[in-house]
Amino acid sequence: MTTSAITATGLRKSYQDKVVLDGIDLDVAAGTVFSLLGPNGAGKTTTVNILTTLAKADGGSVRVAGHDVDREAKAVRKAIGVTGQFAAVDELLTGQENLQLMVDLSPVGDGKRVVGELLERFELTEAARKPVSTYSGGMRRKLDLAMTLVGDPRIIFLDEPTTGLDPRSRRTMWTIVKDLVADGVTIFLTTQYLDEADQLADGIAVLDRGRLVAQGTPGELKRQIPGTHVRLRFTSVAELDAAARVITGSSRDDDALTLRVPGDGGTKSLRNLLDRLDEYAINAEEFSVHTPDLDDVFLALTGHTVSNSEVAAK
Ligand SMILES: Nc1ncnc2c1ncn2[C@@H]1O[C@H](COP(=O)(O)OP(=O)(O)OP(=O)(O)O)[C@@H](O)[C@H]1O
Repeated sequence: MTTSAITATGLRKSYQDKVVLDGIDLDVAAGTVFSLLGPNGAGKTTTVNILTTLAKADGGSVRVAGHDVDREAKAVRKAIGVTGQFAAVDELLTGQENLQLMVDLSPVGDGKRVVGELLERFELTEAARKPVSTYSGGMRRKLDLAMTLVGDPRIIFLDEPTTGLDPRSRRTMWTIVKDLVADGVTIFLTTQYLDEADQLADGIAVLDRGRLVAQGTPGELKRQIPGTHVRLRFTSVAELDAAARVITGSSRDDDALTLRVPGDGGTKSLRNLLDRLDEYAINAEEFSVHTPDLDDVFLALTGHTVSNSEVAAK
């Protein structure tokens, strides 16, 4: 049985007469990465603030690490780590001093060793004695996450961890997230990058105007929207002809000797398709399932792209 690290039921929140969260249900399994996707103003930060005890919901219930966020806020805070806003990072201190400060705030066994190990793990040893004001964006984010890890939290909230990072730093951050999850940590990730959710998340929820418009694995979400198809490649026109005759609704590309068969990409429809080819003794040289990416999913579910809504919000 999988245990839930985070559950939210019927979460509601309004600011004045503006409904920001309109009944949100979430269930995040322990030891997984869960990603909340949504355009600007969708309600991601509000959700994170409620889950991390920084804001109170108007309705619904939330349990984090087995504790109720309202009644046992202290226990929730003890179990979680929150990164993203650099709120804890002091620009004037060095990386090492920032980490030491966290150690002093939440005494851990051998503080010096913990600081050293974290600097090493996040490739910050060389810069450890330099003030954070001289750090690059990627180094700051790494330090922010390293500081969060001082207390060894089992659930980590990562708010847009790679926004503005160069590709190399993004990849480093992704590796760090994957390593944490391999250690059994649960990650609640908000991101504006669909490929990031695609890369890292076991489960994704798409938030739009205070409502969840979809929830599932990246694969499930991709299968929900039109555009999923199977591509069959043949070695001769005769075989392509034969396949096109027996597979209704398909479209052919004579130059590439391929047949495109729309479908949901699920096992049942794939089996039907292969059975049909078998029945007519048609042999496909190559068989592949093509699914749309999360950008396509987002557009199909919300009627707008992430980048469009960001431009609109500026
Ligand atoms: N303290 C507040 N008072 C009034 N309105 C607020 C407050 N906090 C958030 N809102 C409004 O609630 C809505 C959701 O905001 P929220 O920050 O949760 O969205 P978001 O999905 O995190 O967006 P972003 O990607 O821009 O951070 C927005 O319309 C915002 O203006």
